[in-house]
Amino acid sequence: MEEASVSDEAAAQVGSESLYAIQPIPGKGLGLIATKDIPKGTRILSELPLFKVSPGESNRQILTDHITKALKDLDKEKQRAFLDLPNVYGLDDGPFLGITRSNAMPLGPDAPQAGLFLDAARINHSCRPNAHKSWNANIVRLTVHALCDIKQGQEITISYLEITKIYVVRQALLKRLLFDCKCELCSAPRHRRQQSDGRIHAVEMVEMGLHMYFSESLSYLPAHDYAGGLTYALGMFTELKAEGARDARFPGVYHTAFKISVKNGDKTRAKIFAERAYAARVVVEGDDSPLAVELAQFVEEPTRHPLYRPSADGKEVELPRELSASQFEKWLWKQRPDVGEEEDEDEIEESESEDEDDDDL
Ligand SMILES: C[S@@+](CC[C@H](N)C(=O)[O-])C[C@H]1O[C@@H](n2cnc3c(N)ncnc32)[C@H](O)[C@@H]1O
Repeated sequence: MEEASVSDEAAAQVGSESLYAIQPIPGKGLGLIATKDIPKGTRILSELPLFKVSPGESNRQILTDHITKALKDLDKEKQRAFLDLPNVYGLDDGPFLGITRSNAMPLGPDAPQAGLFLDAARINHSCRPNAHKSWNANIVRLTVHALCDIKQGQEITISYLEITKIYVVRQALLKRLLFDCKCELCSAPRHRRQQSDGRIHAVEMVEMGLHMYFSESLSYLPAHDYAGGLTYALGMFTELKAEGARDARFPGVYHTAFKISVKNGDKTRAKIFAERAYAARVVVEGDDSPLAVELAQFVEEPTRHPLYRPSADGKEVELPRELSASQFEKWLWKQRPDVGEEEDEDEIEESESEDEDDDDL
């Protein structure tokens, strides 16, 4: 197991942030409250781990010894702050292990290690959070970013779950963390929860379509064409918006659309999707996150992506000019123009040709 990493910087920074205060929240213990208006994209918190652990370590004694050693290296104030954290697992395995299991956060999706962060541990969960947490390996800190404008006095929330699921599944997953979720979405009237579940199902369906698009073994499926792939990505985008989501799935959708475009040799659309993916990623993780840094190079040169294949006809796609915003979106996602728009375009063409005829006269 890796040595406990306790740093003076971690010790110094905790509590020095001024965008939030740790306060009692009805029905949820303590939580983070915004002490001023926080604009979307703001880095609310950037915290070094007090120590790291390997949650997969099955030998509890090894884990306890590791935590004990890490705690001994901390000053009294930090030790007290650690001991003040909630312990939902009781004292069967001792307080150190119970507190760590209750509060440690994984260092990335499916990461073998987790970290104990004194301030981030106080952030409550919401199934529709207004902030996003991520482990930033470039700056070796956990960061929390505002997903929308947060007003002074509002609670700052993150999602403890890696994927968004329907109400009963979410409740079951959170029950494993030993609490009943009292977030805004889970406390909403039944009909509103059912509406939200319907949209979450719809997102799952389009996600499945996208998965099939990228799965070589399923390439016989009709979705395996350029416009079809972008239609799935747009569908996901539309469903997420309808669900009221504002989370890290948005940069994910743009990133997917980018990959579909490079795979089809369309550098023009790929560049636009890379720009959008980058901008959306910066909102949720900052411009120093590994994913943002990776995307920045594709904004510069989309062909650097390993999925890039030259287009079948070897031609470059031209960027259309003089389209309205909605016409541009349709072009971008390779959607057919609305019937009305086609008629309008026909009318324009007709009147243009009439004008030309007039000139001839
Ligand atoms: C990591 S701690 C969060 C901070 C905690 N409220 C405190 O007082 O330190 C997780 C615990 O907070 C509470 N909690 C977090 N989100 C909640 C939610 N959406 N509904 C109810 N309780 C919640 C639960 O007791 C959960 O076990």
